[in-house]
Amino acid sequence: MSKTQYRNFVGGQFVATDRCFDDINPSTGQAYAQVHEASAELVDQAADAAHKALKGEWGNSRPEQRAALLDRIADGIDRRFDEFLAAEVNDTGKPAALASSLDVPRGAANFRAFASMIRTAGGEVFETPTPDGSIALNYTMRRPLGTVGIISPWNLPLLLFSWKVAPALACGNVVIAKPSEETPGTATLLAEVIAEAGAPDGVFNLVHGFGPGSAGEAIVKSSKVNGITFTGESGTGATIMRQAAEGVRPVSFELGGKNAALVFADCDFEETVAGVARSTFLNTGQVCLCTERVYVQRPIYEKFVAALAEAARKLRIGDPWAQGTDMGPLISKGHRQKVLDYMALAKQEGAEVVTGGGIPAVAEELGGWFIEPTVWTGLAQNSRCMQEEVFGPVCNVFPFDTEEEAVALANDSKYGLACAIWTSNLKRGHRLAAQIEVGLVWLNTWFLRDLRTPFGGAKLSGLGREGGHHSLDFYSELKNVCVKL
Ligand SMILES: NC(=O)C1=CN([C@@H]2O[C@H](COP(=O)(O)OP(=O)(O)OC[C@H]3O[C@@H](n4cnc5c(N)ncnc54)[C@H](O)[C@@H]3O)[C@@H](O)[C@H]2O)C=CC1
Ligand SMILES: O=C(O)/C=C/C=C(\O)C(=O)O
Repeated sequence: MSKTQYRNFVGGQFVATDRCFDDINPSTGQAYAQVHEASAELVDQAADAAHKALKGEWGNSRPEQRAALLDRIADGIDRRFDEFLAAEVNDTGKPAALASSLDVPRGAANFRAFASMIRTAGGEVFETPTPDGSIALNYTMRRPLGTVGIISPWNLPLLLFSWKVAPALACGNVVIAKPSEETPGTATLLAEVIAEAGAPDGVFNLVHGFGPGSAGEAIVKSSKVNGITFTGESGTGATIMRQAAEGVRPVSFELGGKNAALVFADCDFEETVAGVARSTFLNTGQVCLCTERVYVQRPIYEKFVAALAEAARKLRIGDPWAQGTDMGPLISKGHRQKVLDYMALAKQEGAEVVTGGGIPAVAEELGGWFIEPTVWTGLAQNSRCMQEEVFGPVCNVFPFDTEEEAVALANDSKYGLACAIWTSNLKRGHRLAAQIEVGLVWLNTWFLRDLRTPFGGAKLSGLGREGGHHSLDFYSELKNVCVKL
């Protein structure tokens, strides 16, 4: 049977190239599709098509027209839900139950949310006294940034890709977007949906390929790209930032994390065990928000370690399409090796493996990149496994005594993305939320999202915020007009 072909979408046309690479289904280890890699020349053609679109009718479009387009895109995702689901599951191996409750609905929700936000977005107005005693009126106008380069990762492919495409289009920009080379499927379907929804040619361009020496680098280096938004590893963000400095172009980054959970003895025990198990193992630990450091107050430490390990052992690992599967594989053989290397390192660094630590039998049976959910204890705070992002279903559980100690431990990280605090003492929760050096705090929950809120990280975890008006501000050039009355 011929393989699915994932082509580029440039200037309103699907474009095949003669450099193709395999798209591997991580739950089988088998190639199921072929991806057409874009050359630097094709990226340049995309930039020209985008520029032409910006100078055409799209450049004069009104927020209401763009909001209507975004709503039609959301409807298109809903209509083709099963195709998006299949592409997401084939690309990532994540359980269909997860993709159908999180990734695909959130893809549609991103478009609806930014449609609603751009419809109601206002500006600023100031009445200003002038030296001659009269009044001036200052008001702001939103104009598009221009051509936006979007580079997204493989862990939440549709969710993170659309999280950037939707506000960029809402603000009237034109886009050149590259999904991860590991997960090109849903982005290619989205190109079809955007065209079906009536976006003018060149408004949305999709290019496939890798980072360095490929389409990713070509986007970032193109002087025709006016701003770059990226989600992925912190080191990649730093590389992109250096290249974006050429031309002083704005960047927005959501990067890595080494997130802490702080579990106090007065927490709702059952709810907290379930919450920390979810925050550690969801999507096989491949969410930048996932918990890898669990700090537990000493009176409940032993009981908590046992309960978390039990929750990990109960997870059903396997075929993403099978009913009841809780956890799929890691994204690739290379990424699994990276996580296995950390598992070996953890032992060298003195970890006790409470549960997991290896490859489950199902990996042999299905041929995919499965790994066991793993709980360690005994790692020192300054060990590499407590300081470096693993990006897999692993955590170390560490005891603490006082609130001050918990804050110091949580903050002892070069990352600053998210922290979950579990306590029934809400005063304490608020107090700690103010002291933790992160962009996102969850209190007695985790990964509960409202798309209007600022999303992003401190320290090595990112630059800027997206979500709500923060996205509208990044994807717009704000202009102030001063009128002397
Ligand atoms: N959201 C997050 O925090 C994520 C973190 N990671 C971490 O990063 C590690 C490496 O995974 P990768 O997929 O290689 O992440 P990555 O950050 O290198 O790749 C993410 C995206 O950036 C592109 N890219 C890479 N280098 C680029 C460059 N120089 N210029 C332009 N685009 C570039 C890639 O093609 C992909 O679309 C993982 O093992 C994991 O630990 C990976 C994915 C998401
Ligand atoms: O926007 C969200 O709800 C989730 C974002 C998750 C990431 O940025 C990530 O895992 O990289």
